[in-house]
Amino acid sequence: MTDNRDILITEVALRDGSHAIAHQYTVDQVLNVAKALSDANVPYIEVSHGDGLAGSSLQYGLSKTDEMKLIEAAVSVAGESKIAVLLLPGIGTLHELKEAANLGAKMARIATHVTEADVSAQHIAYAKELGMETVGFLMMSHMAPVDKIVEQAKLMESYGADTVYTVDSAGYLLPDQVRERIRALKQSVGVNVGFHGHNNLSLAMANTLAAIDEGANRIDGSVRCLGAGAGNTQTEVLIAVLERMGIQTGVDLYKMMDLAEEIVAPILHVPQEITRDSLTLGYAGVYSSFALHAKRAAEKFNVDSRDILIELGKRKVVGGQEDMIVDVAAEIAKARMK
Ligand SMILES: C[C@H](O)CC(=O)C(=O)O
Ligand SMILES: [Mn+2]
Repeated sequence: MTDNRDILITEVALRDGSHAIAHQYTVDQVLNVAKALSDANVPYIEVSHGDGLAGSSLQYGLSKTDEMKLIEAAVSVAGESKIAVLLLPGIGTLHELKEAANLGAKMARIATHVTEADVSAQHIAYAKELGMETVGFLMMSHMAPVDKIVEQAKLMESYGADTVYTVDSAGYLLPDQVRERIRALKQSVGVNVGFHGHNNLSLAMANTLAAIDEGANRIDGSVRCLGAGAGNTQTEVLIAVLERMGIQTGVDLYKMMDLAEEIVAPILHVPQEITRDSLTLGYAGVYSSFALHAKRAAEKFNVDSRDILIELGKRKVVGGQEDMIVDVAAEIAKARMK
């Protein structure tokens, strides 16, 4: 693996992309994608249920395949690439973290709502004990002012996070808002700073470049945009853009293009594009993983999914409150009957 990298990419299609395909990954798909990512020299490959370890449930969506089998498969073909896992305290536990580490996962990304970093202390410390690289992942970063994000990132740093991420879970942030967040983090923490975007307003690339310009050196992408909502910053496109800017990622562009076209495109249930639903996620500031849940609730109650999403945005519903999606759909249907 080349050490000559300015930016370290974490490919999230095998985790964030799980939302887009209703958590239906098979071992064969994960083997093929992870092998191709490793061949393309991608440094980190994230594998877990979309909502992180132990996310498979009625609330978040049942996985087709036990995620530990998927992690094991990815590790078996990862070569020099490192397998990362996501864990949301309260969904995943120390038990699953240990199981993933025993299978060979090398990085633990501990995700909390942007104002709740304190719940990550135990998990970050334990991941360190297990010898894993640790990331603090502040989700829904548009919902907190810059000073709050800094305070929360410092907490994660104090627990032992090697990197802290600003996560634009809703694809809501504008480039200047990303800039001010990353700049403040760079001024305030001594660890790596990362950015994870969603493309609901077609701003994932612009936001990622703004983050890099402000000094972020850990960046997430999803090949062929295989992530929740309209997907994340498209990895193969990002590699091409950064190469033109003279920024080294160490990732092989042609191999990423081939992976996107030949292996990932056939996995997608529908091609990733900015649909009216994903646009509404970004417009209303709603968690990208709510898209499929809202679509199903809209069909069940015969209401417009955009109305559900707008209402969820108004109520500032966050990850973990997926049950509210059905409640809101039912309320809209009931109000219509009056
Ligand atoms: C659990 C979420 O899907 C994590 C994530 O990727 C985000 O908040 O964005
Ligand atoms: Mn995401």
